[in-house]
Formats: sequence, structure tokens, C-alpha cells
Amino acid sequence: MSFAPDQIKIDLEARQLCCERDDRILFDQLDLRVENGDLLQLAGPNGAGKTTLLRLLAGLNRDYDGELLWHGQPLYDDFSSYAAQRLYQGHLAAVKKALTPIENLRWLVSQWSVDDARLWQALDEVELAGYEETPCQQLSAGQQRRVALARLCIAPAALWILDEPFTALDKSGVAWLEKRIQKHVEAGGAVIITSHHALENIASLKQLDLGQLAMNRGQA
Ligand SMILES: Nc1ncnc2c1ncn2[C@@H]1O[C@H](COP(=O)(O)OP(=O)(O)OP(=O)(O)O)[C@@H](O)[C@H]1O
Repeated sequence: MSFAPDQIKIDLEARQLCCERDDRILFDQLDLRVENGDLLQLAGPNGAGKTTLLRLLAGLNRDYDGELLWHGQPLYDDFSSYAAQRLYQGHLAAVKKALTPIENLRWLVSQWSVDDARLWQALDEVELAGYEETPCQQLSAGQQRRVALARLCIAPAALWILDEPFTALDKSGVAWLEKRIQKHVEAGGAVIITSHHALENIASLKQLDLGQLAMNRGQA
């Protein structure tokens, strides 16, 4: 059975979100909403708070003021239903180096029941055919990133939250990932991404520039 992200209602909202680190306000009074078909790129200079915001949106950190809502209800009221619909990829590839790509993939998608044949196919899609049973410590940084990204071919999650996913990818990897993101958004899924990589080729792109917000705050 194929996965149709448009069959799942995506409605993630931040209202008046505020976050401080080390007595420094990273962002405040921040409002955003992500729904089916949205691609939101968080922009801003190093240290602006992009990863911090992404982790809040993924439900990995509760150190904030303001509201985070899923389907109009507080995110943590029914967190498991939210977690089942979102896929988070952190800025590190986060593969276990002692394991092979196929073993890593089994572990990375263990929250969903996925046929093993589909995992082999996903590794083929990310151009890792022939490396499926090689320990990841023997793979390059870009190949390890591809192992983690193979999840995007498999996981039935409608909302992708991706932190610098282009890191270490070569030209063909970048082109593949851009297409994969575009396809997901066009199919009715949604993507929130931090990336210093330009994503201008994707028509529905929206940007939220945390550096600009901080500058506006300074001038207010
Ligand atoms: N666990 C933490 N404890 C204290 N301060 C933190 C913590 N994590 C991040 N920070 C601080 O919060 C600020 C924002 O960090 P964050 O990683 O969100 O920035 P970023 O915009 O993603 O940067 P980059 O483009 O370099 O990845 C930085 O000044 C950082 O030092």
C-alpha cells in the first residue's frame, strides 16, 4: 500500500513562541503555521537559533514560553499521535557506525512496520547498492548521510523536520534530496528545514529568517 501524505492532516502551529539560551533571547513572539503542502526554510546566521527552533517544533525540547499546537491542541496533550506523523533528522547523520546500512535502517524505521525488501530498495534509491552490508564506519561521511536520508523513502511520516540535511552530500545527492523534498511537498506532505543551501527551485518555499527577526527586535 502506498503512503499518501495528503490523507493526513498536517497542522502545526507556534504562537508567541519565545526561547532564551544563556540569558540571550533567540526569538520571541514568534508565530508560524505549517500545513499540508508547505515547505518552510528556517534561515539566519550561525547561532541564530534555527536548530533550537527545529528541536522545539519536533517536540525534543520543552524549554520555551508560548504555545505549540498540533491540530489546534497543545502538542504534548497527545504527543504520540504527533510523533507518529513527524520524522526528525538532526544535523548529524546519527547512524550507528558498528552497524551496516541495512541494520541501521531497520533501527531507524523501527517505529513503523516496514517490509525488509523496501529497506533494500531505499538503499538502492540513495545509491548505496553494494554497500548494504558494509559496516558504516567504513563508509564516507556523505554515504553515512545517505543511510540516514534513506528513511525519507520509507517512513510514512507526513511532516519532515530536517536539520541541515544537505551536509556532506555530493552534487547528485543534493539533486536527489531536492527532488525528494519537492515530491513530498507536492504529494501533500510538509517539510520544515534548516539549510544554508538555496532551495529556490521549489515553488512553494517559504522562509523564516531568524536573523532578520532579531534585527527587527533590536530596532523596535
Ligand atoms: N544546550 C544548549 N545550552 C546552552 N546554549 C545553547 C544550547 N544549544 C544551543 N545553545 C546556544 O543557542 C544559540 C543558538 O544555537 P542553534 O544551534 O540553535 O543555532 P543555529 O541557528 O542552528 O546555528 P548554526 O547555523 O550554526 O547551526 C547559540 O548561541 C548556542 O550557543
